[in-house]
Amino acid sequence: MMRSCTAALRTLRVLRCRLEGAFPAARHPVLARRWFSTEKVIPKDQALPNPSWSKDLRLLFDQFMKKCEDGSWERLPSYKNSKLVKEQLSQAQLFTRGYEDGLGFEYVMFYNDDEKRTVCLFQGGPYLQGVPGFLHGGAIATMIDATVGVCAAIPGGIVMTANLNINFKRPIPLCSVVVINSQLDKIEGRKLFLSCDVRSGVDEKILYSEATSLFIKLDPEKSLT
Ligand SMILES: CCCCCCCC(=O)SCCNC(=O)CCNC(=O)[C@H](O)C(C)(C)COP(=O)(O)OP(=O)(O)OC[C@H]1O[C@@H](n2cnc3c(N)ncnc32)[C@H](O)[C@@H]1OP(=O)(O)O
Repeated sequence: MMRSCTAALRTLRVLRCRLEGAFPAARHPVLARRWFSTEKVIPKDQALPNPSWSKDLRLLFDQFMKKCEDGSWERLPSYKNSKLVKEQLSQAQLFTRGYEDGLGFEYVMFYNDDEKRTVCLFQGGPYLQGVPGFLHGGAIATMIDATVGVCAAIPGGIVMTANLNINFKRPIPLCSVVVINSQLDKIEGRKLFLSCDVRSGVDEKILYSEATSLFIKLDPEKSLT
């Protein structure tokens, strides 16, 4: 018994060294704690209201939850990527979910299967500042990519962004709420064409950005590297 425990620990140490060699990030104390801990991680659905959500974000969330009642729309929980990626990538997470509540990307997505549309309600926090007082363009691009990505991945399976074109028309005030509305326009073989706009939340009067994108369904015969 004692011998098998020692052997198991030795194997674990060897595996850990190999992992750290392959992925230097595994030496990071927080990751190491998560990856090598035996504690069960209880997934938290981050696409639900938290105290950092503004009144506008709550209002829009409630409106969309009402639309979900007849089954035409569906809220997409943030941890439940099973619809998109079959296997759970234990400790991996979208980088948009790496911030503490309210500081970075606060958002929830809703999907309409009949219309092949995804709507993202997004509040960009203070850590996403670009020009003082406004959201960084990269943060806007990230949320556009994530929203059209979901819109492509639900019908398309495992897809990657091949092309993303964005016209930034007006700067988005930091901590304001915007609605990212994306739709699948057409599918040609492995190519999925999508479009998207970003408007001010609640009234949708201000058009902040417009984008088009091309996603490619991965060919299982081809290696990514
Ligand atoms: C679900 C979570 C949401 C999060 C969303 C986040 C999504 C992301 O950020 S993904 C990360 C960023 N993207 C990447 O790193 C992708 C890097 N690129 C690649 O790996 C490859 O180019 C890849 C996989 C996109 C396509 O490669 P491959 O499968 O070999 O495609 P390939 O055979 O060359 O082309 C297929 C078709 O697409 C077309 N195509 C490929 N790339 C492009 C492009 N950039 N522009 C226009 N057409 C293109 C080809 O011309 C071809 O067309 P046709 O079938 O008519 O001849």
